[in-house]
Amino acid sequence: MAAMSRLSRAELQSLMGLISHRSVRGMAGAAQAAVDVGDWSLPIPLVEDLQKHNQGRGPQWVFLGCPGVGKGTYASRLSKLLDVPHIAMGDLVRNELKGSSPLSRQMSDTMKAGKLLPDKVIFSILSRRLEEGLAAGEKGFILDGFPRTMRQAEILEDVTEVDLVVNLKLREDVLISKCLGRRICSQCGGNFNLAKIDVKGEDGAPNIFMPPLLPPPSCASKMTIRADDTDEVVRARLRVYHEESAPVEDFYRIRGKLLDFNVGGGIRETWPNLLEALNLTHKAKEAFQQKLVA
Ligand SMILES: Nc1ncnc2c1ncn2[C@@H]1O[C@H](COP(=O)(O)OP(=O)(O)O)[C@@H](O)[C@H]1O
Repeated sequence: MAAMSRLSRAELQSLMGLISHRSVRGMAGAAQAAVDVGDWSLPIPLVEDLQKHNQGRGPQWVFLGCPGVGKGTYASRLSKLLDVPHIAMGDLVRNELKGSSPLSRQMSDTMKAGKLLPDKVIFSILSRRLEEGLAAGEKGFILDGFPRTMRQAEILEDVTEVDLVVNLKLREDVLISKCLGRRICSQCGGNFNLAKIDVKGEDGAPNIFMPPLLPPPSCASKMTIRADDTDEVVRARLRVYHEESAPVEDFYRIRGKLLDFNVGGGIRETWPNLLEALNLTHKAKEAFQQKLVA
């Protein structure tokens, strides 16, 4: 594995080429609206202004947050709303495991131990995905699960302009319950959760209630559990997050790009709050009205 951990200059250049095709650096001058986020305020640009300023390229957003916080759920909803691809690193990586090469076995062992894969593997998979997207005319992205290390963040920062980083937060005991309750339908790939979260907030924090997200009858008999969603591995993934990924939060915080967002409840309650924090409530209303008309 050690031999795979270094990126060659050519590989880096290829990744840079792929990303920079999609991006126009800089957004100075884009009109901004201030959104209150707890006790400090981050200017969130209107998506429309960003698009105008960046000559039509879509938003380039990143989702950060611990395992089980709901990155996939909210990133996927936003990608539909904004019409940009949701690129989930974990899903891309799991797709690679379908083969039975020595590399996929090595990758599977690393993931089952809750550890991160080497940058070289991650960049090669991501480059391929970006290449396919470029050929299909994709513009912009919502990255989920990348970057996860300082090195990944630095390389991404070198090659393109990330507009906004959404940092989802949730208490650790709830994260663990949510990972352990996660189920995936082996047929349609749908994500469900059997955990019912009902915890009292401590030290002035609000209570958290999240109803289970149960599968429809057609999926109920096909539920599977991710190999890394066991108690021991979830705790290992959380440790790795705090060691490797938490510094990435600060990397973006000092660049004024990080929006901390507390996931305070189930999807029904959290989604409208997230839209508001992202200055997107108007977009969601428009999309809803268009659906009614269609
Ligand atoms: N950016 C990355 N760098 C290194 N390894 C990664 C990266 N993204 C995903 N992986 C590997 O894939 C696994 C699953 O990723 P993901 O589904 O995003 O997990 P999580 O639910 O922990 O956020 C990770 O534990 C790690 O082994």
